[in-house]
Amino acid sequence: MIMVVAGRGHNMDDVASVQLLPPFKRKRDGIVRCRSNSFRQSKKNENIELKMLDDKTCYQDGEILQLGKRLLSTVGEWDFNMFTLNKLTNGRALFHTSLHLFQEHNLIEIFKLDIVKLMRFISLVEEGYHSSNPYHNAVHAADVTQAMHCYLRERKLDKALSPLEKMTAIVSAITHDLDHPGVNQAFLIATSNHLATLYNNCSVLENHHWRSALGLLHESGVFEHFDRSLWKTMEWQLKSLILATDITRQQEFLLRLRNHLDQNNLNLDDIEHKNFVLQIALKCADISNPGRPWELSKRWSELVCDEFFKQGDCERQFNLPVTPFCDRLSTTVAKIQTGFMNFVVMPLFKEWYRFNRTSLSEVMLSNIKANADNWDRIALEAEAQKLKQEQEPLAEEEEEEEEDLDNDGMNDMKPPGGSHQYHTTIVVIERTAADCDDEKQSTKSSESAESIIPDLPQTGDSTEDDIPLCLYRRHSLPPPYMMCRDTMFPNKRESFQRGLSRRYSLPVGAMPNSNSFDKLVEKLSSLVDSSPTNGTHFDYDQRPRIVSISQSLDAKTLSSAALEASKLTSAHGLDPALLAQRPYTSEPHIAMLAHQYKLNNRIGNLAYLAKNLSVAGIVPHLHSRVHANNRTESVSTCRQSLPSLSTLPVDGSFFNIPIHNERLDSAEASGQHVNAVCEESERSLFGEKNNPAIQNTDKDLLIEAMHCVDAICLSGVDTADNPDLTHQSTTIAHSSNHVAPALKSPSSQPGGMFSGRHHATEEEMPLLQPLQNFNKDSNSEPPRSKKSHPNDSFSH
Ligand SMILES: Nc1ncnc2c1ncn2[C@@H]1O[C@@H]2COP(=O)(O)O[C@H]2[C@H]1O
Ligand SMILES: [Zn+2]
Repeated sequence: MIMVVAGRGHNMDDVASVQLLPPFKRKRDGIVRCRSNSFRQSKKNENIELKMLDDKTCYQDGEILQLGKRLLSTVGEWDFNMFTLNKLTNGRALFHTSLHLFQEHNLIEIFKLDIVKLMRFISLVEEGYHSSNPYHNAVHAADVTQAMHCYLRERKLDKALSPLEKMTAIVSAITHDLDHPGVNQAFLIATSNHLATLYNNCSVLENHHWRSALGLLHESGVFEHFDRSLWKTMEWQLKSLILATDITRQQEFLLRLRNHLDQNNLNLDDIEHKNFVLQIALKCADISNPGRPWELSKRWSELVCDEFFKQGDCERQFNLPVTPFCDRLSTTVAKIQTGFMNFVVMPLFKEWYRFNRTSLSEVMLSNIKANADNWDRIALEAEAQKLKQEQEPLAEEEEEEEEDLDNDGMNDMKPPGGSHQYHTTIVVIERTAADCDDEKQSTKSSESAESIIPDLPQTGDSTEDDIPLCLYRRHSLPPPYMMCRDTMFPNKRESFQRGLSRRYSLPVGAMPNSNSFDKLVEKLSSLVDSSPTNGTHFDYDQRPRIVSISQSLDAKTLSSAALEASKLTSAHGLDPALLAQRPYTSEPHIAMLAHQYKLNNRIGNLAYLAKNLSVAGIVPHLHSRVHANNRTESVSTCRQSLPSLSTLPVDGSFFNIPIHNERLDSAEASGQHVNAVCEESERSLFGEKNNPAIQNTDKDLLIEAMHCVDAICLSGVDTADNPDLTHQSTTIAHSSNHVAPALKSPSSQPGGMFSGRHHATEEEMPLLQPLQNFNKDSNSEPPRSKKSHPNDSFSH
């Protein structure tokens, strides 16, 4: 049963404001059970208990659906209330808005979209947003999408844009903040977050958003029937739109737009110009909340500041410099808003109005002005109030206080004051794309991990309560464990806890710098040899021996081995479709790993190893746990992602996977964290007496192998230029961990990625560094010196 409780003060006004209320009867207790229809979170026949706290009004069976439908029919209105829709759809505003807009723009028909795949895509996206973020959650994405829809309806754009461009605009709005961690780029850099490393401190979040979006597009297969050129166009546009939302590049876009308008040379027949206009449209949509009617705008302002302040709290706790506009002790919502509206939003919307003089543009401008004035007034009133309070204390007390402050230097802690702090901050962080390149060189060295080590418990014993809320993250931030162990501290092998306790998607820097590689290969080789499937379903004699894998092993062999692996798994009753959703178990993924093999033989060994582990059923199990950890926040959703476990063969040769729904149920009932259940499960898996493969294996080494595989994923390769593997390999690379790096495909290589040894591009090098380190102790490749030419390390 899902309880929808309307927040105090936000319930009836939402609904009434859009005049959706039919004359519903009120019940005395204010509670009615109603069966929801299509506006339902998940399970069939789920009851929704809708309780309107404030005025005891409630809705009857089916009425919610009607309300939602009626509200959605006004989705083109600028005063559309996304909060209300979110309530009426039981938290699924993004899903319903997106689906509705696909229909409204006739995109399903035009592009022959499979509705189930489309729904899956949208659901995955929705799930990819963190509901724990006050602002950067799925409702914000829905709001931005609705704003984008309003812009697309404008005559000028409607006429000029093709259906593909409209669809891309909608998809980019839906996904533009996917997997946002609720903190900004500066925070990620300051805390040495793995994403910052991955993207060289440059448009870190936006890169992550678009790579994640791409991953989900592949995972859902919604556009898999597109021909190559259609797909390429879409991919290019999606990337350029999402990357444009980096707020630190505001000035760059604003100036370019102003230039075009001054010279009156925006040509909407030109594909590049159209793309630029769409970038601007998405940027406007992204910061359109100040242009909404006051009640809506105010709510967004409070939410975004709430998120800023949470980041500030976190910074304070970690003894990091507190970002001025995130410091609840020195600024206010009103000050932030006047700064943001006057110096960031207004200039952009003024140019937009020059570009598109319509009543909508006018309304937005006048709303921004009115809202900024409101915040100004609120700020002034607050100042006056503060002043009054300060004047009240007795003169003696004031003197004493002054003395104290002077003595202990507390004056330094006074807020920097002024109402333009946000503006100042924006100016400080403003930079152009060109600056990014410089940053790549400088930021990392200047902000060493040591310099920002916070006072965190070193033992790893910290309970979840000890960790600030904003550290609970999915792919975008390592979980608290990683934060403590690896992100906040120098990435030393010794600081990395080995064993069974945790395995997450690893930050690149946490890649094990193993000097026991050979031992690992040997051990795991014996594992494969002793696999219970040996000779039964998989012809191991035909495979290259792990210990003897060398340059002679063709990547194709790995690919075909993976194919056999998938046959094997289906022979064991595993649904290949399910398996394909997991990393390490599908042909394309192995192919991707095989590409790594091309880059580095040792990694190739591991790729093969990973495949074999997956055949042996180990990786799927481990991965499921990781998947559950990453993907879900509650036991019940975890359960949904685990049914594949119960389909694993239990014929004695495989493992008896001891995770069952009942266990999860009881965990839920006793308030146990899902991680604990999974961990326990894993422990019993490894302790499984009837499992000779496991018994023969050094558990630590096995875990280490898993870490390696994760790291391989993190250092994945965009195989976009390979005609055979285009979609699939990126699918797995992106969907598996949602942490796909910004690697360029080796397009300079004739014939694609399997045609000879690939020389890493300059862009790839920093990302491959950990892989190089990994092999430092092994014999084949020379260790990479920092100053050597990027290509040197891969040449013989
Ligand atoms: N009302 C607001 N007040 C202050 N900052 C905002 C407001 N709305 C949006 N922003 C900022 O503008 C950014 C636009 O991109 P994001 O959505 O990633 O993150 C957003 C916030 O950082
Ligand atoms: Zn946004």
